[in-house]
Amino acid sequence: MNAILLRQATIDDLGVICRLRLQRTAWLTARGSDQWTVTGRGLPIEIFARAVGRSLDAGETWIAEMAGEPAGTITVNRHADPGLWSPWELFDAVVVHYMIVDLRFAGHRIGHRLLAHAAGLARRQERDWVRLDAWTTNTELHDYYRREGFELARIAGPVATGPSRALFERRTDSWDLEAGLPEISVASYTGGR
Ligand SMILES: CC(=O)SCCNC(=O)CCNC(=O)[C@H](O)C(C)(C)COP(=O)(O)OP(=O)(O)OC[C@H]1O[C@@H](n2cnc3c(N)ncnc32)[C@H](O)[C@@H]1OP(=O)(O)O
Repeated sequence: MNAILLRQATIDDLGVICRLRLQRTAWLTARGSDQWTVTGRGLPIEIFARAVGRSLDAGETWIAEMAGEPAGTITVNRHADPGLWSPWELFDAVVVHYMIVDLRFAGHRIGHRLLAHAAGLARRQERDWVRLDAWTTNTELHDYYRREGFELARIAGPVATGPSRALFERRTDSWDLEAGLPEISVASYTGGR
């Protein structure tokens, strides 16, 4: 298997990340899912770009490279939309957002590596959980996270009304990070900003 290099993303990566979002939205639409579509109440690309731009400024976004090319991205921070996780659930967790793998690199388990990276960040920040919200109606995506060892905590509501309310979580100590990390070369890490 080709090595996967993880590096912190910079503002120069914003174009690539938006391209990945558009590519996967088209892929989802072709599969009959409304995930990330504007009709499904997904973020319009301009709003998405603004949100990712803020995460880039905060040092929260990462790029996975394979064969010298950007192959995927993940954002890991401590925030979630209001009404999803409780304050105490956020207090002991890192939260995964905007995980996307370029279709050209699908099937190499880059998502698996990105999630292990999130767990590594959680461990460094002494947080016991990796949490995320997934598109409520996309049960195939839920199955993906279950295969990655996550459990459905609940479908958030009624305060949360957005389209991404399926709350998944996995304990940080459930990752075998020592075994998983050698395949990841972390180019830079500046701490949990
Ligand atoms: C907290 C969040 O970020 S939620 C958003 C997660 N991202 C997405 O939904 C975008 C679309 N999906 C992707 O970009 C990627 O599939 C990732 C990042 C989820 C995983 O990437 P990889 O590790 O390369 O796995 P890969 O792409 O091979 O997908 C694994 C399987 O899950 C399925 N899958 C992944 N995401 C989805 C989805 N959103 N909807 C339906 N099926 C999905 C794939 O079709 C594939 O199924 P298969 O094994 O039958 O071919």
